[in-house]
Amino acid sequence: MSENSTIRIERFAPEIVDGVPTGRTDAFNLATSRGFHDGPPEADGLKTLAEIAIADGITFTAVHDDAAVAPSIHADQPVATYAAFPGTINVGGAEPVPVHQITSVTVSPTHRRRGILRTVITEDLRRAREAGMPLAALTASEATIYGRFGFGLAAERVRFELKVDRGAQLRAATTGSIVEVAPAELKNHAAAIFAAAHARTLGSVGHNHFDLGFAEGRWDDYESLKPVKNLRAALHLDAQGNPDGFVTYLFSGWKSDPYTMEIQQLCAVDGAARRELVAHLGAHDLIDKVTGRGPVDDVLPAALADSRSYKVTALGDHLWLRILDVPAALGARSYSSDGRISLLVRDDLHLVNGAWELTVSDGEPVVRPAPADLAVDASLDVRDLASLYLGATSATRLHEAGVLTVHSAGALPAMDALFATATVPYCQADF
Ligand SMILES: CC(=O)SCCNC(=O)CCNC(=O)[C@H](O)C(C)(C)COP(=O)(O)OP(=O)(O)OC[C@H]1O[C@@H](n2cnc3c(N)ncnc32)[C@H](O)[C@@H]1OP(=O)(O)O
Repeated sequence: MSENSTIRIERFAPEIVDGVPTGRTDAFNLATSRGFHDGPPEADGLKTLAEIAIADGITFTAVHDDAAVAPSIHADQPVATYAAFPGTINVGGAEPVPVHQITSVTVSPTHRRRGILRTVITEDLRRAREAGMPLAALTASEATIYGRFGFGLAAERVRFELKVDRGAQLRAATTGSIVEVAPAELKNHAAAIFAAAHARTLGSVGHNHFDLGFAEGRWDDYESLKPVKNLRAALHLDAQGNPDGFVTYLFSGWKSDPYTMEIQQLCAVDGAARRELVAHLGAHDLIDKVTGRGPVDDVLPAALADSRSYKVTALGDHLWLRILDVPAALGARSYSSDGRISLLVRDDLHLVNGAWELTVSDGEPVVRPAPADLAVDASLDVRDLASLYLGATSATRLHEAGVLTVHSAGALPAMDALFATATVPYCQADF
């Protein structure tokens, strides 16, 4: 960053003092809004943003250019923002594991492509690794940014639409019941339902405080942070009457065509809650379509009497993972078959590069640096190991893509068997 000699990096926790966010807290949030081309939140919105950030235990990194003078806004506003907060991710093991979540990454157009992001993220990932985080995670605005920093696509997500002009008939008998509730009632249920779904869903990142307020209709985006008009909510109760899913949704309006129920959030502990909540929206009179988001291997097409009424309208990358500690990460997931593989991992940031040996015996993984005299079976970049990690892709596919090199005859079948997962990873959370 030689041309950046006036650049100063400030790392701090957001603060509210005497009921008011501090100047640097507001300046960070205003710069982030600007970086994402949003309008500036009003004073109460800025306070809400600070409250959410504090509740999530976030750390802000604000980058300043000390050479900036008035009339430049950067005389007193950051030229770049970056934030990170701790959470957990379900990697298919007994318990979710810690994850370093990265968000709010912006660099002003006047300062882009000068290595500011590279400097900040390199330092942050090094710190996260030193703090013992096995993984870092983010959702990306563009697919071209984070691979160079070792992030690989670990879970995709779809947008779907469901034609419901004649309702949504399910093939299976109904297992539970639906209760329509005021969104504010979800204050009593959303956190527990998010947590239960998190514990059961491969690839799930735990909910944050934005998600909770979103469920309750207190806000729906980072720009307005105002209560959502006409938001509806329903709870799914299992056969014992316990809440195991919720949905919030909006009517598209009488001027729309076709009349649509747009799912804002849907969190279900299992497939029964998911299919029955969606079918409930489809059962509304006067409604022709339901739209929402879901996993790649959604239960809906198989659950519906008319599978063709379900249509994927978009498929996109969602969760990007960065392995910070190979033994901790590979040792945390479960394996459905035994085997052994040694992998040479390239890592341009030098956090985990080297040869690693994974041995799974009776389902128990042991991961260690490969002994010097052991021939490696395959080599790949750390970003591609992240894509293999939760089963988002296979070693064979990476090999066909030309990004995984095989050194031993049995490497591909061994890796495909070891890394296979029973479900396609899905991360509902946005962060
Ligand atoms: C987790 C999140 O918050 S995702 C949101 C990311 N932010 C946005 O999309 C907001 C708009 N964009 C931006 O603010 C900036 O362009 C950023 C943050 C994406 C990049 O910041 P910069 O400081 O310009 O990146 P930096 O100069 O460090 O670039 C590092 C490398 O990434 C490359 N790069 C940076 N941005 C992009 C991009 N959008 N597409 C492709 N390559 C990119 C650079 O060319 C450089 O490559 P090199 O190391 O091979 O030379």
